[in-house]
Amino acid sequence: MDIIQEPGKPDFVLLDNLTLEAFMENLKIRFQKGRIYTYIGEVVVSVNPYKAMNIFTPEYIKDYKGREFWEKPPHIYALADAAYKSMKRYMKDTCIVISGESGAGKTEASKIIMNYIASITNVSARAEIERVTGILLKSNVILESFGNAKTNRNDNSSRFGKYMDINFDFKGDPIGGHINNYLLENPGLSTNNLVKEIFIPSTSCYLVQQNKR
Ligand SMILES: Nc1ncnc2c1ncn2[C@@H]1O[C@H](COP(=O)(O)OP(=O)(O)OP(=O)(O)O)[C@@H](O)[C@H]1O
Repeated sequence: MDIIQEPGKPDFVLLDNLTLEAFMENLKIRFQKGRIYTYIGEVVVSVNPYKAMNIFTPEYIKDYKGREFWEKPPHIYALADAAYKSMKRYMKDTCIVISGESGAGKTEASKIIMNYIASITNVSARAEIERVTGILLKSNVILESFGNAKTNRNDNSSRFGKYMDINFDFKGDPIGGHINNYLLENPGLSTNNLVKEIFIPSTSCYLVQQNKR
């Protein structure tokens, strides 16, 4: 199985000696071989490659669809798939928390996850799925134009927190969504001046709170 040929340890729990040095060394060995993802159990540690990687193709999506974590080399698709599977299996709300310092790649990761979910859901409802995920992804452009700024660490840094909901029907197809923004960091504007909530019902999209200026 290809996971055996992985450089370094694909999961940090496999390190014999879990020191900070060993952790960083493993991350470096893997990154030098183009492996930007490493697990800690069911947590995915990701290193921003700052360049286009050939690991987000339809073939990769097909490869990870419906597979278990341990079957394939670490990838954010495996995490997205695990969350989706667990929602479908147990009919329970599932959430993915993405955290890291500025420029770590959180916003990109959320887009990669949404693209993956859009690609693996039911083909018969493709048009509706593309409509919902299209709105979720495209609304990023609006939010980024209001709430992003260039900083020393990131040319396109989100200066606000974002909570995104995707709603699924009983078959597991996305039928709506919701994006909440909070903690806008801008001394000149109050949060009322940002488009605060985008609500995507199953039929159309509307902005709940508009720019009041
Ligand atoms: N998987 C990736 N592949 C290639 N480039 C990436 C990837 N993830 C992030 N990047 C690059 O890093 C930049 C910063 O990423 P991103 O905006 O997602 O960081 P962030 O963690 O959301 O930062 P902030 O907290 O400042 O908003 C992106 O504009 C992109 O150029």
